[in-house]
Amino acid sequence: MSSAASPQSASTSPLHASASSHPLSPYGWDARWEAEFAPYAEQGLLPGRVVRVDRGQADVVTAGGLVRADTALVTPHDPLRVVCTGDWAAVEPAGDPQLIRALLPRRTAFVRSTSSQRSEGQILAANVDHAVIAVSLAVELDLGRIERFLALAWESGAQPLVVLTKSDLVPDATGRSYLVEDVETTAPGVQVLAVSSATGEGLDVLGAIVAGGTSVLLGVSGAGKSTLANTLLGKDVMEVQAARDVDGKGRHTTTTRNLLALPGGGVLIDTPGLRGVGLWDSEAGVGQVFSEIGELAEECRFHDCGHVSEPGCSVLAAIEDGSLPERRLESWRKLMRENRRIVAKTDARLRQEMLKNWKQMGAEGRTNGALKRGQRIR
Ligand SMILES: Nc1nc2c(ncn2[C@@H]2O[C@H](COP(=O)(O)OP(=O)(O)OP(=O)(O)O)[C@@H](O)[C@H]2O)c(=O)[nH]1
Ligand SMILES: [Zn+2]
Repeated sequence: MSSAASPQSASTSPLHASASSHPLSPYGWDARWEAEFAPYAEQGLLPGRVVRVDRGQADVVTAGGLVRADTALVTPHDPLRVVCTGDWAAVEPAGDPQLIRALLPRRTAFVRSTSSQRSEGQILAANVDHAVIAVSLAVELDLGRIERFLALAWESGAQPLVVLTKSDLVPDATGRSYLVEDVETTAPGVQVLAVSSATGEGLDVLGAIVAGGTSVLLGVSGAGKSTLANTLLGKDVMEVQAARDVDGKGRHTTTTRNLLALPGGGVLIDTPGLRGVGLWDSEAGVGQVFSEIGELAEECRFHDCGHVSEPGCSVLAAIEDGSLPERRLESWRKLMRENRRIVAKTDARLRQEMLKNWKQMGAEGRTNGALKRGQRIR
């Protein structure tokens, strides 16, 4: 490893300069991670980002390349503390296998419920900045499904972005703009972008957004996630990644595509688990998706108004005067019901843990969302 790549030399130079020129910056390393890592750097540990985890070991990309590291020291019996793709780790500089000593606190995390009886959350990806929700324009829009993905995204702490794929299949520009508007109404505070891997429409904008951090692709099967991933990665890059012998020891000739640095900047996490993700305890997320209902509810005469037939109900009044589509209220009720069912099955301690960790992220997200909505209204 070159001396420029060692965390010691990185921590002695000015934060910004060193973080941006760090060999790990293509993997999302920044001044904040560097500051949080400083105590570990003092102990001679190496920073690295977890690419994949299997059977108690993790592939971690470090300044010196990919290392196979053991997670035993940082994996207690807690499903939310398990090392996962996207985590930043402090790795011992030597040993076979090298040991992960610590994980940096997660900024965001995607969690899904397991279908097991104990119904514990399972961490799918950590430190994701952008949740790209792929929705095909080739089939009829399912706004309820989009709302579900939005709730999941907000709950994780990541900023959602809706990408309407296969726009080439809706050649009529007016029709396309109506579809975009429909989704915008459903997704307050969220950018909506029509893209086509066939014509290239919108791909430069998408590329610029994902260049600023770590992204995941969400969406149902056939939404066009693989096609988008390939476009962002470039076919050549993927083949190069797979063939490159990153640690120079010939051990990892097959690199998984779980976490990849994009040629245009940014990182893409694409794991099988994330592809099938559902809704999990995302009451805060649901509230954010339906923020306009929450705002209306604050004006209801009764604090515990159920918006069914109560006098002085602003939600019902908004439906009456047409400013709130009835479909939105029904969709909100459905998601809240579904959410309550999941919550009832979920270990209370686990939820406490999640709340503690991500309340702050959620609060920031909501403020940002409110600001954006405010700007849109004016
Ligand atoms: N016309 C058109 N077809 C597209 C576009 N993007 C993807 N497709 C097609 O849509 C189909 C599904 O795309 P995928 O990228 O495999 O979808 P996916 O979301 O990855 O699906 P899963 O792998 O099942 O999760 C494929 O046949 C693609 O060729 C596009 O921009 N335009
Ligand atoms: Zn009401």
